[in-house]
Amino acid sequence: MSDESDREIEDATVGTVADVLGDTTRPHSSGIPAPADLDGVESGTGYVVWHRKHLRLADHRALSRAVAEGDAVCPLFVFDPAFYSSDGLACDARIRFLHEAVASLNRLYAAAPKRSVLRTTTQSAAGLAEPTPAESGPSAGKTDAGRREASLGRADVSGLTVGFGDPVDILSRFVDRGWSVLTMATPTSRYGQRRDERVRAACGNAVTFVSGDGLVRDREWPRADWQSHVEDWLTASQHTPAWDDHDTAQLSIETGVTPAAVDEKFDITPVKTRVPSGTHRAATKRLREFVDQVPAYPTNISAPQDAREGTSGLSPYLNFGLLSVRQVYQHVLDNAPSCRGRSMFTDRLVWNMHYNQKLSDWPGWTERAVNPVFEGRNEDRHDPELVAAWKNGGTGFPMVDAAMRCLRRTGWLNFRMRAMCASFFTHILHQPWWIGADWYHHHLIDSDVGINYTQWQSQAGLIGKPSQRVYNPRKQVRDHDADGVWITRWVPELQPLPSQFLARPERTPLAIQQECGVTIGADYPSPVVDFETRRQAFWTRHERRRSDAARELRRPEIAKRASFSGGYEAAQAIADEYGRDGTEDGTQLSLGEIDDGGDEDTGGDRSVTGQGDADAADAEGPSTSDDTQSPMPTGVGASAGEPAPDDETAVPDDHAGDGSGTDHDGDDDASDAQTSIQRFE
Ligand SMILES: Cc1cc2nc3c(=O)[nH]c(=O)nc-3n(C[C@H](O)[C@H](O)[C@H](O)COP(=O)(O)OP(=O)(O)OC[C@H]3O[C@@H](n4cnc5c(N)ncnc54)[C@H](O)[C@@H]3O)c2cc1C
Repeated sequence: MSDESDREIEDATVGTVADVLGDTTRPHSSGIPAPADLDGVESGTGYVVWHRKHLRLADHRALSRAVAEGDAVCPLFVFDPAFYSSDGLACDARIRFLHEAVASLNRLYAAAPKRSVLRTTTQSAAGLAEPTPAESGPSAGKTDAGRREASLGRADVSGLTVGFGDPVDILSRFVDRGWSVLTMATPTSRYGQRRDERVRAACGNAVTFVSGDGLVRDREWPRADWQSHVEDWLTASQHTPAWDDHDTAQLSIETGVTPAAVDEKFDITPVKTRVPSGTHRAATKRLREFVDQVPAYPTNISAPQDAREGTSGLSPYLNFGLLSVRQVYQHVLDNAPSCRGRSMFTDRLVWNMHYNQKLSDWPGWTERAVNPVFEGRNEDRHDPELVAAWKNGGTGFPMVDAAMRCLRRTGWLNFRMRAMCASFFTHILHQPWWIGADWYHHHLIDSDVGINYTQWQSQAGLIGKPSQRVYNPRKQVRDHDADGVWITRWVPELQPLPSQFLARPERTPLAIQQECGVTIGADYPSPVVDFETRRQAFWTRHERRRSDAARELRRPEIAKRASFSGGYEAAQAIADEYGRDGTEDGTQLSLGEIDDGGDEDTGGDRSVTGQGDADAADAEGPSTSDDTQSPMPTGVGASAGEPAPDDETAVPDDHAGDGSGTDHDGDDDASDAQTSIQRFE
């Protein structure tokens, strides 16, 4: 496997486990003792704690419950070969990060203060034994064996039972031996959703998906009073396993399966650079360091070169659950000084939950446009050459190209660059959103299905809100990399060009191109599309469907999918206000009519700032300028129950174009300003 595959990445549906592995599923039934047979276990109540995400011991509700209620606990991670097929959606660097996290989890379990560890051994898994030095020696260069051993360690400590195979088979084996299974409920889609359904069907009452991540699952309308539910959860005590209070034994079955062996078996060969280490130690260290940076957070968010060190970098740890959102939230509130940066940061932790709630409410986010009006958008315009130019960073728009190359090389981008490239892909290149979303999902180390796909649909304008943002990559150069330091790092062929030409290299006078030795169109591509024409075409098409899309939000089924933080009322408010039919003379509503305070530019570049949704928050939407202002979504109007950028004073009047008068966008600086947690009410 390699990070650098150019394949079109589609569904992670893959061959069956049997296809891939034969009968190597581990542990074998014969290696699984019944709880009642374990030494010193009295009543014989045993819980398997099945880790998928939530790879930690602290603030883990399923584990806490198992320790409190069980005589024996068997923590389990299953390497599922379905995720390793050549059609898999994860780059090798993310897979390696996961392997490191599982190795680290094993060490944590080995050190946990439980009463006793009961070890049993099952047959070693053919082809999955720990790689020997002899095996790894000659192929060290090819298989990265040295780095593998350094980052994954040897399996000389054992706390976690590590399985290999179809989780449904393995969990069924435990259930057949008298174990119950507890696992944290996690929003999933595609393969993960089908797998969880199969687990439920196979294990019946013996499996419990424990809701312990603050999301709301047990209501018809999960968004009713969502904000207060989330605040209560974030500030409540963490679920700490009380090993000391209970006489719980821990079972560890040695299966011969280790992260290092799986890494080797599938030839995981990361090529990305600057990837964080997937250990709990690294996660905690990063969190502690970030606390000191919190006051500077607001000034570090937007520019990509500042964000690399200036935002928390915690996203991969939150995604795989080495840290819980609540742990981070409480640590920052307890240890960082009260300041704007602190509230901006904690708001974003709520956004993490907001988006994951969306996937929990509707698993279809990965597959279909949330608003049926937009289903199939751009499918008929699919152009593989434009897609390839975008993926490879060869569009002729330097900020986009730098971002896309950076994504591929490092697996990370800050919010603004992610949003800008998604906007460019859908609004300017007119390509189907899901191709871009899958590409991000493959390359991002932190890719969280619950955030990535919902953000993509939001940025692509597929929800039906009365607001939409189109980023202008040229303006982003001027605003966030005027001296070109970041661009030329990733697009070195532009290095010799004076920085004033980086926004539009194609306008560099020929004499200067000659002097610099850079020919635009040869050394660096000319723009692959005409920006203004494409943007105008997008707006024209989008406006035509806007009222239809708003009307769809009246349908409870669609409102539920969209999962606005303001609930059904918010969706209804949009439908009421913007879902009108065309005006009496048959024309559609104009942007000016539906724009609730946005700045529309007659040159064709429009910012409609009545961003609904944390989806606007999402767009890091313009918002309040200080901590005291937090206009509430009213349930009506453009904000329609979602955080709304209705403080126009926060939007600086700096939309200077490039002289053409047509180069404005709605991507104002204030978009990184404070949006308080209360705005989700
Ligand atoms: C198209 C697109 C795709 C995205 N895909 C992902 C993804 O797969 N995984 C992911 O974690 N984030 C995603 N984001 C959100 C955001 O870009 C990242 O969370 C952030 O850049 C991660 O860096 P950080 O941990 O240093 O963030 P910080 O600024 O330090 O934020 C702390 C945490 O808050 C959460 N957060 C921050 N911003 C957002 C946001 N806008 N929406 C939701 N949660 C947020 C994340 O958990 C993040 O780790 C995406 C954004 C866009 C526009």
